[in-house]
Amino acid sequence: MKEITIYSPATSANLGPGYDIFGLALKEPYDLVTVEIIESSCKCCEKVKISVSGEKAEEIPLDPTQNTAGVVALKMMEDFNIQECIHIKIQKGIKPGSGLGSSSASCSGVAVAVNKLFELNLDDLKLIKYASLGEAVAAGAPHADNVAPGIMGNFTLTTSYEPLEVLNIPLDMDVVVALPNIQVSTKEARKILPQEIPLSKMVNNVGKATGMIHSIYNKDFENLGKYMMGDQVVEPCRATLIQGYDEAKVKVKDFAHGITISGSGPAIIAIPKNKECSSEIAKIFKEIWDCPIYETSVGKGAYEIKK
Ligand SMILES: Nc1ncnc2c1ncn2[C@@H]1O[C@H](COP(=O)(O)OP(=O)(O)O)[C@@H](O)[C@H]1O
Ligand SMILES: N[C@@H](CCOP(=O)(O)O)C(=O)O
Repeated sequence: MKEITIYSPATSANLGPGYDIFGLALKEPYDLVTVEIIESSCKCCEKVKISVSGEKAEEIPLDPTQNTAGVVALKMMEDFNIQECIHIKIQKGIKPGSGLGSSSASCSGVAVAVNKLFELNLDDLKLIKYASLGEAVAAGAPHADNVAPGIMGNFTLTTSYEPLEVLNIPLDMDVVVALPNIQVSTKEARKILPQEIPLSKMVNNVGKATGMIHSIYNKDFENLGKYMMGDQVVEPCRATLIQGYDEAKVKVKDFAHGITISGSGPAIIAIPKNKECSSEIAKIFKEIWDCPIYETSVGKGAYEIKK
């Protein structure tokens, strides 16, 4: 039967003051999402069968209504009255609960796969809309700041949710990412955030976020890193969940333009001043957390690969 395999990148959301708005696609790590059209012996069979391998596969639900990929596939198949049954095979290269959009990579990968397999011709914005529905299962809210870069690639700004509007900015930038062996669920990391903030903090965060956009267009990574570290709302809350983060911020100062929490954490992302500094940052992260480290860069959105 017909099948398609999608390379679905890790993504780093928020980037400091851009909570639920900014997101970056990364070249690595990544998931592979294969969707195959299968024969269904009887009508009562599940429309969507899921299998998962790789990083912490045993923690990923196989019930399509509880798996972020399954939720997206079921909605697309319902909306387009797709009668066939499918088998979604997810090879996890992105550790679940890491802060690198693992749940999101499944959403983006399956949205792109179903779109191509059934020739739906949906544009990126519609794919992001479908993919964000899967995030509601993992995070309790359909935030689009992982699936947007997951589908579009580069740097994305989700400027509006109702209606959904996403802007994409090409960005050629190296990053260093650490994956401390600490459990932080997005759902829990959202619950600890303040529901209301003083006007002064809004003024600060809007100022820093807009300063980041100005810096990207001017390829001014020094100021990009400075503004990225200026968040006064989310990062200070979540810093308390990641032991060693404050130490890392101090120790990378001479080698990084900036450092912040990736997504809801515990992943940490830093912008190196140059290639040599990248390996210095990696060494510092290794000393603090003794965990997987990625010296990578901003990458493309999900795309089909020929297996
Ligand atoms: N296809 C999937 N891939 C990864 N996680 C999934 C998937 N489906 C459901 N989940 C659940 O989502 C949670 C991970 O999502 P989250 O806490 O947002 O972290 P992250 O997306 O950064 O990995 C885990 O509890 C996992 O069981
Ligand atoms: N804006 C979201 C981003 C979550 O990213 P993840 O990689 O941790 O899933 C949030 O901060 O809750």
